[in-house]
Amino acid sequence: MKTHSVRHHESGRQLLILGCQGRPSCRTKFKTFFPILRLKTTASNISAVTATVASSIGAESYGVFKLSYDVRNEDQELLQKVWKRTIRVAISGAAGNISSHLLFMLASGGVFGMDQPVSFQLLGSERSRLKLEGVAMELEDSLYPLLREVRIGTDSRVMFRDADWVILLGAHPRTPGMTRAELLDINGQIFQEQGRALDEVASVDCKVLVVGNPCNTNALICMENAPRLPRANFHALMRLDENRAKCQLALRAGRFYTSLSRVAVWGNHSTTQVPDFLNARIAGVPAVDVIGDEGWFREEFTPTVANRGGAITERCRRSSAASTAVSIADALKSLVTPTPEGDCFSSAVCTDGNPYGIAEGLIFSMPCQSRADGRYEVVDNFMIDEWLDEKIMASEEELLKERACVSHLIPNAPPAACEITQDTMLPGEI
Ligand SMILES: NC(=O)C1=CN([C@@H]2O[C@H](COP(=O)(O)OP(=O)(O)OC[C@H]3O[C@@H](n4cnc5c(N)ncnc54)[C@H](OP(=O)(O)O)[C@@H]3O)[C@@H](O)[C@H]2O)C=CC1
Ligand SMILES: O=C([O-])CC(=O)C(=O)O
Repeated sequence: MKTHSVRHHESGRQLLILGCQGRPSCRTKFKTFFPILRLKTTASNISAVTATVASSIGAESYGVFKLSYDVRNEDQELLQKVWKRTIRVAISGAAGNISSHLLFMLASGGVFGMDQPVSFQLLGSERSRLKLEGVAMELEDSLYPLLREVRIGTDSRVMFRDADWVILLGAHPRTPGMTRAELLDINGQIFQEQGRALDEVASVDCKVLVVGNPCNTNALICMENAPRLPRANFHALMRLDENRAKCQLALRAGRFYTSLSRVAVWGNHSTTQVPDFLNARIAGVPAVDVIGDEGWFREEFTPTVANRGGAITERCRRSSAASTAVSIADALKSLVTPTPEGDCFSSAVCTDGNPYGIAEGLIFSMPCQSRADGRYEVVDNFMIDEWLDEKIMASEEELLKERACVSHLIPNAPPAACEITQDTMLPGEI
C-alpha cells in the first residue's frame, strides 16, 4: 500500500486519507495507521468522519482521488507535515477552454500557495459530461501533491456545497445575429439558477468570481439571487483588462511591467470599460508624465485595451483562454495576499456605499485593495478628471441599462424596459 492523499478533520487535526468509506478492511488499516500520525482518533470516529466528508458534498470523488494508501514506509515527510485545511474550489464550465488552463494553475499551488491543499468540485452539463471526465483524468495523471480531491457533476446544488471559492466560467457564447439583450437574457437565466443554488448550499464565507459573459450583469443576477451571502463576496473578472492595460503601458514606456502600479480599469467588461491612465504610475512616477503624450492615452491606449480581446479572437478564432486563466489566478491571489502599500487591483464589485458616487446596486470595476483574508476595500483616493468622469459615467449608464434588461431575473426588482439601443460589444467580440 502507499498513501495517496491527506485530508483534514474539520477540527483541524490531521487525518490521513479517508477514501475507504468505513469498509472493515480499511478500518483495520486506519487502526494501524493512526498511532504513526499521533492522532487521538479511534477507528469508529474515523468512519464517522469519512461519512461526514462524503455526504456533506454529495458526489463521489473521481477516479484515483477515491483511493487510500499507506505511506508508512514511503514518505516520512508527508506523515510529519501539519497540513492546512483543504480549500474547496467549485468551477462551472469546467470542461471549457479557460478551465483547461486554470485548473492546472490552481492544482500546482501557484495561486493559494505551495502549502495549501485544494480540492475541485467541477460543474459541467450533459453536453460536457465526457469532456469533464477527460479533464478529471488529466488531473489524475498530473500527480499534483496538493490536489486532494476531484469531484465532477452536473448539479450546481451538489457542486457548490461547502465551496470556499466559486469560479463561474460556464456561459452561452454570443452567436451570430444574437443581440446583447438576448445574450443577457440567456446567460442571465443560467446565473439566476446558480445564484439560487449558492443561496441554498454555499458556505456563507464563499467568494464568487463570475467570468462568463456579460460578466458584470451575470454577477449582479447571481448576487441578487443569493441574498444569504454577503454582497461583497461577489466579483466579476476585470483583471484581464487590467493586465492588458499594464502590457500596453509597459510596451509604450519601454519599462518592465513590474514597475507599474495603481493601474485600474473602471466599469463594465465591455468596450465601454475605462482603463485609467491618470492614476497609473511607472516606477512611482505618474504614467502621464513618463509617457508625456496625452493624445496616445486617449486615442490609442484606451481603445487598444478595450478591444484587445477582439484582436485576439480575430487571430485565434476563439476568445482569450490562457491569459484569462492567468488573470483569474492573479485576481484570486490579490484577495489572498496583501496589496502592496499604495497599489491596487481591479475587480468588478458591488457599488453599494462606493466612494465615487457610482449608482448603487451595480457590479462595477473599481480599484481595490486587500488585507489577504479574501476580503477587499475600494481604494478611495483616485483622482477623477472630467475625461475620466465622462467615460466612467458612460460605462455606468451601460450597466444601468443592462440591469433594466434583466429586471425579470432579479427578485423584487421593479419591471423595467430593456433599452439597449446601441448594441455594445464584449471585449472579445469581433
Ligand atoms: N471576464 C473576462 O475577462 C472574460 C470572460 N470570458 C468569458 O468566459 C466564458 C468561458 O469562456 P471559455 O472557457 O473560453 O468558453 P467555452 O466556449 O470553452 O465554454 C465554457 C463552458 O460554457 C458552457 N457553454 C458553452 N456553450 C454553451 C451553451 N450553448 N449553453 C450553455 N452553456 C454553454 C459549457 O459548459 P457546460 O456545457 O459544461 O455547462 C462550456 O464548457 C465565456 O462566457 C467568455 O465570454 C472569456 C474571456 C475573458
Ligand atoms: O468576449 C469574450 O468572450 C472574451 C472576452 O471577454 C475578452 O477577451 O475580454
